Order: sequence, then C-alpha cells, then structure tokens
Amino acid sequence: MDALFNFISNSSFSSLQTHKITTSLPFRTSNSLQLSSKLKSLSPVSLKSPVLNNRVLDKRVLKCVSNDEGLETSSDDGVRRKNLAVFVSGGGSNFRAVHQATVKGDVHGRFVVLVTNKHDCGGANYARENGIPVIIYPGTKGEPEGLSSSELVVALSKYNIDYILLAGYLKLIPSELIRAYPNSILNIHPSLLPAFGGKGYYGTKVHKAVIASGARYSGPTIHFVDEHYDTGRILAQRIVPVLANDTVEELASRVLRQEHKMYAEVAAAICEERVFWREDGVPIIQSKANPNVFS
Ligand SMILES: Nc1nc2c(c(=O)[nH]1)N[C@@H](CN(C=O)c1ccc(C(=O)N[C@@H](CCC(=O)O)C(=O)O)cc1)CN2
Ligand SMILES: NCC(=O)N[C@@H]1O[C@H](COP(=O)([O-])[O-])[C@@H](O)[C@H]1O
Repeated sequence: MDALFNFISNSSFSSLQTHKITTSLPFRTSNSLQLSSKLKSLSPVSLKSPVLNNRVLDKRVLKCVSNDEGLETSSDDGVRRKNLAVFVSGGGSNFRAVHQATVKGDVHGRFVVLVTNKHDCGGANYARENGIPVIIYPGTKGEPEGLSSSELVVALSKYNIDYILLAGYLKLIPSELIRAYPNSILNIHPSLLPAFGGKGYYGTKVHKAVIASGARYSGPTIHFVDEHYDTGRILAQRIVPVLANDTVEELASRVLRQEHKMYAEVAAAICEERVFWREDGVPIIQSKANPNVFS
C-alpha cells in the first residue's frame, strides 16, 4: 500500500511542474510578531530555502519580538510552537491521536482549548483529564450554558490560537469564526471528498453510502474549512481499499486508522509552517525530509 501512496504522491508532485507556489504564512500572527524580510535575503540558521523547478520559493520568516506575553520560540529550529484549538462532538480519537503526538514532540504545537457541543462527550472528558479548558458551543436547550457565535469568537481570542482542528465536530462552524481565523481551520472527513460529503454525511452514514455506491476505494480527507460543509480546499488525502464484504464498522475502522496517522502528519506540517499555497489556490505540504518535495 505504501508503494501505492508513494506512486500517487509522486504523480501529484509531477503536476506541480506547471504551478508557481507562494508561501502560506501562519495567518494568525499575534501583535508582537513582525514579518522580517523574505527568506531569500536572509541566511536563516536552520530554515531551509525550498526550491521547486530550480526556483527558490519565497518563504518569509516570522520573527518573534519579545513582549510582555513572553512569546516563546522553539528551541530546536526557530519555529514558534503553535497554539491549537480542537472541536469535537464525540469520542475524540482523532484529537487524542494528535494530542499524543504533541506530547511526544512529533507535533510542534500544544492544545490550549477544546470546544464541543456535547459537554460530557469522550473528547471533552479527555481534555479535562489533560488540563485543557473546555468551551461549550453552540448554546441549545440541551446545552444551556453553551455560547453564541460571537461569544465563542471572544472566548477563543484569549488563547492566541494559531490553528483550529475540527475532529468529529458535527455542527456548522459559523462564518464569524471563519472570518476570525482565515485559512486556519482544518477539518477531517472520512471519505475522499468531494465524494460523500456535505450536510447529512457524517460518521457511519458516510461509510454506509460508500459501500452502497460500490466504490472500491475510500479514505480520509483533511481540508480547510469554509462556510459550507466539506467544500473547503483539500490539503491531504489517503486511500483505503473498500472490500467486497466490508461491513460499515470494518470500513470505518480501516479509515479511522489512517485518519489518526494523517491528522498527526498534517498537524506537524502546519505547526512547522510547511504548508504552501499554489497560485491556483491549492494548498500543498512540503516534505520534512526533502524540502523540494511537495504533496
Ligand atoms: N463551516 C463548516 N463547518 C463544518 C464543516 C465544514 O466543512 N464547514 N465540517 C463539519 C464536519 N463534517 C464533515 O466533515 C460534517 C459534520 C456534520 C454534518 C451534518 O450534516 N450535521 C447535521 C447535524 C448532526 C448532529 O447534530 O448530530 C446537520 O447539520 O444537520 C455534515 C458534515 C463540521 N463543521
Ligand atoms: N463529517 C464529519 C465526520 O464524519 N467526521 C468523522 O467523525 C469521526 C470522529 O471520530 P473521533 O471523534 O473518534 O475523532 C471521524 O471518523 C471523522 O472523520
């Protein structure tokens, strides 16, 4: 299967020959951060100058300026550790997988807050056990202490969040939040979008539809979040075979295993500022092992 993944990623790389690439800056920079000049005019100690088609890609370097918040820069390669928020509605196995990767040091970030629409879900309980604050959104009859959209934006602003990860969150993210965190909200969906996505496609409903369609492959997609369900720019996918005698549970489990691996890898890439945007608007990930390889 790895050979297949490699083949696909190499073929998608070859399609980059015709595209120009510009950097994606972490769109959320705190007031004390200031853009220094482009990488080309810097000789950073540890940041590699990515090259594609013999062209050095612009990659600005964010330089932390000390301030009263005491912004911390990482000790290893000068890239600041990112503050992550996560939204869950259920067990939170994707959240747990990425959180464990942050604890191990594989993801250069930390979860600073969890948001859920179910105060007693597994993901929220895991957050409490790990000292991560929990916010309820939205407010409903069943969750009267839940926040409104505008209250949520205000509540999150104190955490200096760089990226928001949706991980099994089953409510629509409001446009106020999307505006507050442009190109900084990711979602994981358990099918190969754009297939089997949109309103009504969540959890086992997705896998049931995939099996009923006769599709021979499925797999998780990670995409940026826009105002609609599952229509944001695709950042990463993995393929998973659908077997002729698969039950919904067997397919769900096969996909979920790849979700956990993929979300940790994507979280690592965003925290290490290895996400770039092609001029045609497609986001791509720079390989950690070889800065000139993108997928
Ligand atoms: N603005 C956005 N918000 C959310 C997105 C998104 O892409 N843009 N992704 C979803 C996650 N998701 C698929 O990945 C998804 C979740 C839920 C639904 C859905 O149909 N929900 C039902 C309600 C379900 C419930 O309350 O139990 C509904 O809206 O009727 C579709 C897709 C997270 N938010
Ligand atoms: N459309 C959204 C959707 O269906 N998300 C899916 O919900 C599950 C959450 O599991 P988790 O809570 O154990 O991470 C995951 O499979 C995720 O892809």
